Amino acid sequence: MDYFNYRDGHLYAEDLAVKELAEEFGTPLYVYSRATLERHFQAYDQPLQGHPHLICYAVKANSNLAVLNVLARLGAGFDIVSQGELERVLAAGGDPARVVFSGVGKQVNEIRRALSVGIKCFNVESLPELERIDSVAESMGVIAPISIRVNPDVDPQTHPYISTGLKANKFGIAFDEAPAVYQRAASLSHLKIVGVDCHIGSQITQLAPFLDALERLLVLVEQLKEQGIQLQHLDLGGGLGVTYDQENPPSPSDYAKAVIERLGQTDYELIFEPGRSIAANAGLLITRVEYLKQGEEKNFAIIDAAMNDLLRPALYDAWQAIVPVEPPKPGALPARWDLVGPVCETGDFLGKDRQLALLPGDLLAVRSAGAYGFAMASNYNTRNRPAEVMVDGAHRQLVRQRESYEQQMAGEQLLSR
Ligand SMILES: Cc1ncc(COP(=O)(O)O)c(C=O)c1O
Ligand SMILES: N[C@@H](CCCC[NH3+])C(=O)O
Repeated sequence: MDYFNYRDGHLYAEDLAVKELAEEFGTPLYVYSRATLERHFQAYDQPLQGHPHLICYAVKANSNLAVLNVLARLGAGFDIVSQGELERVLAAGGDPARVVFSGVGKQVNEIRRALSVGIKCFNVESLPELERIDSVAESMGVIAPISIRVNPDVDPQTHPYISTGLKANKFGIAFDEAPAVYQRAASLSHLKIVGVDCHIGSQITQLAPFLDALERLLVLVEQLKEQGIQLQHLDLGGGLGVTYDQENPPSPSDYAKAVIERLGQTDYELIFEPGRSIAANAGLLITRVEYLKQGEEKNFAIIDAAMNDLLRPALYDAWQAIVPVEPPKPGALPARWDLVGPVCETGDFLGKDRQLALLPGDLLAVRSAGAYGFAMASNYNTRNRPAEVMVDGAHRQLVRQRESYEQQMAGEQLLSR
């Protein structure tokens, strides 16, 4: 459920006409809805009231400071994978004590920074990382809270590029090796074991893989208890899918309730790391048609947004709805259009074979663009990354200026000799 709706054929973001936002801020433009972000966060948070829990929003999905700030104000925690994400969380007013640090390649300086601000825990993905965290903590004279990310080897039935919990994936520690890694952790002097973690993939549209992973974690938790290792939290990762097209994923509430039902009354703090299910449908990418090229085999609408602005279609062949911002103008050409950007790559498309009535100058909105949209944008073809706007009822705020060419070149130098 989001707050992007039509009124008399005009697309609105909450109470503001998208056309006016495009005119005010230019295109391409990312537009986010605060009410939608809040609703999605609450959909996880509410059913868990009365149960110890923390919703750690996965910053990688959308790391705009305003987005992080909306969630921080709701009491969110954050799942980070780099120091850059940590700095953003801190700048956005996030509480470091609610930060979990995932990722397979944590560097010494990142570990040091995370320890110095006092994060909740490291989700450790390998034995050498465990040892590195222990030695950095020792050098600082502190104790590092850790959780082991185990790889439960369940098939999330999603795109192969975004499944992470299979034996063949680089993430986490193999389920069968986990007890030995916990024993090693228990033997290291500057670590404190606080939990167990898994994350099996992204855009998962069924409950079964999550519940299978939970069963695996519970087996491990029992095994550890017998060995005298008592955990405080269970982190089930992120990965809940959203509706881009015909998918019908369980809602965050249904997911949270199913987990509570399986666990019954327990003292374990439950952690979730949702990214996409919070941010995707809270964002639009607005773009304008530059040129129309009708050919014998294909009709191309050349738009001002490209794969550098929204990579998902080019990278995963992902489908996202592309809808008109206004009713068709007189003389608009109805056809099946390939919506392609200005970037010099055949893979530069945002949508193919879309039935639309278009004229040059028309505005279009790519839906479900709030997650892995701007966050994956680049300067390829030396294009400036888009501006971002947050809508809140009838109020709008530019939350990131369109990049300038000067900003892109800042820090580069001509040869001095
Ligand atoms: C460790 C971890 N947690 C959370 C997420 C967020 O996933 P999603 O956006 O699918 O909820 C990811 C990305 O897949 C991840 O790698
Ligand atoms: N970037 C991916 C998801 C990757 C999830 C991160 N582990 C997407 O757009 O679908």
